[in-house]
Amino acid sequence: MVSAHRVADVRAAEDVLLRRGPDGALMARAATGLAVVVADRITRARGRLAGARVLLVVGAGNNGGDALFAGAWLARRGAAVRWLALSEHVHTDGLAALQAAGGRAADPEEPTGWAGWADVALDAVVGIGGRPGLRSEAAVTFATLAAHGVPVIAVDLPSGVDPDTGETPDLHVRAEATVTFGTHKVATLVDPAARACGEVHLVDIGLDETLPEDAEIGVWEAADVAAALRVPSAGDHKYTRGVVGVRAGSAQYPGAGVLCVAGAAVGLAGMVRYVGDDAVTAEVRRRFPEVVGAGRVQAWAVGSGGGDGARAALQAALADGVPVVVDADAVIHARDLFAPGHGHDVVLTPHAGELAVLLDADRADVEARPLHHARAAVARHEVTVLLKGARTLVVTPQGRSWVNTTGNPWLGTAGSGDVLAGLVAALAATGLPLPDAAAMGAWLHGRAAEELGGPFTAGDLPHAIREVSRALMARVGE
Ligand SMILES: NC(=O)C1=CN([C@@H]2O[C@H](COP(=O)(O)OP(=O)(O)OC[C@H]3O[C@@H](n4cnc5c(N)ncnc54)[C@H](OP(=O)(O)O)[C@@H]3O)[C@@H](O)[C@H]2O)[C@@H](O)CC1
Ligand SMILES: Nc1ncnc2c1ncn2[C@@H]1O[C@H](COP(=O)(O)OP(=O)(O)O)[C@@H](O)[C@H]1O
Ligand SMILES: [K+]
Repeated sequence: MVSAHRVADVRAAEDVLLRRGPDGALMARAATGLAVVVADRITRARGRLAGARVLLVVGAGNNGGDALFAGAWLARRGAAVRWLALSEHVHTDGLAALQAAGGRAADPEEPTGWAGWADVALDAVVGIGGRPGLRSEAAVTFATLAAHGVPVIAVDLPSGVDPDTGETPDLHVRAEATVTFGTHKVATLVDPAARACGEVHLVDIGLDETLPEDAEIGVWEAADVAAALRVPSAGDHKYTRGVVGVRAGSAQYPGAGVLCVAGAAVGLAGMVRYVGDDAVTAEVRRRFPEVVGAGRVQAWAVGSGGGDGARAALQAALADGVPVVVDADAVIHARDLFAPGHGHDVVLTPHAGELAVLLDADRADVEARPLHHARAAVARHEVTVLLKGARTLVVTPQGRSWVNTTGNPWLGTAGSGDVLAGLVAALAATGLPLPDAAAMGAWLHGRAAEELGGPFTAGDLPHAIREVSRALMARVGE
């Protein structure tokens, strides 16, 4: 599992290493890692590093120091390097190294000598020591670079984003790539800051052994999903493999019921039951002859396209006392059905608009502060929340948070959330803890979209999910 840590934890872990190692060793590792990534990107873009024009936009702290040392490394290998200081003082040893390697100062008053000159710019204004937002000088500098079409590589973080929340409250740098040190920060994984990072490269500076095990946020990887997926053994039969129930779709939205069943029926659980509108039932049976009617289940998916019947469907599902995936039209009923102490095992699967309605918030505010709002809903309703988006979040009442990094924008297609709800319920029916089922479902759903590439519709996802699951299970068997 990949993880992100809070700034305070990164600082504490760095302090242990700083006390142990020789002066400057940690920064040397960071700077070398940065330089290698920058050199690699330049070489891929223009064939060779020698002669490439690199601008360093440098602030007062160690973030600037990283860039100055990296600039020295690049200059020694033939790049032309200039620095633009946004502060009266910059890292002394870093500046000396760059000057010794032939780097030159850019004149802030002459943009032709930097914005009109550079092939690439490094944003080293602030890293984890910065306050969110950009001062006006930095904002003007990056606007000028953007106007000249100069791509930006952020050092540790795009300056201006909030490292610990992933929020981008004010002006901030938008990078094509970000080279982050030691561990991910929340901002390199969680939107909207993750979008400002571009492609993220993690450079190992030896922090792993000194970072706390409790990460602020985790990322499931293929190996984690593969290890957790339940593979039936010789003694299993359809009931021990788990039965998943679907109460979704309505006369108004019949397709949502079919798609939710399709997500549940990818083959991970032993059996699928559908309970709902007669016409939807007939369509479900026509498409999935193996689906049966009411009876005992180990998990429910409820609410996708449920319309006015979503509340009754949710109450009926809750009465069974099994894990329940609460989607779409059922989400709003968390308001009165899930007061603290309710005792149900539930995951809500809203998109930003649905969570906004539940929390009486603006959709734009949920999109600007997704982690904050997901945590608020978890605290208010004592449920797991899977907040859908480009970077889907899963937050649990036990205090764990995960962000999903699989998927592509083609997933933003009608009905794709319905497939996800059915899939998560199917995974829970196989006996996985509901939060794990939610995180794994998001991972498989996103990975399936990557396999499909796009364009595709929601109905294409279940087959791809089955193929992705099959490939993962084969990997475990190897
Ligand atoms: N610790 C280590 O061993 C290692 C650390 N490493 C690196 O160090 C980085 C952390 O360095 P750091 O602590 O020096 O802080 P940093 O991010 O450079 O910013 C602080 C300066 O910025 C300024 N400033 C603040 N807000 C601002 C704003 N909104 N807009 C503009 N300016 C603003 C503020 O200046 P002042 O307010 O005093 O004018 C202050 O001086 C870390 O991200 C990583 O890159 C690596 O080398 C690995 C080893
Ligand atoms: N830009 C994007 N990148 C990756 N995934 C996305 C993006 N936009 C939407 N998704 C995913 O697509 C799905 C959409 O679900 P939802 O909004 O509930 O659609 P519907 O209600 O039509 O089923 C979610 O899983 C979400 O995470
Ligand atoms: K930076």
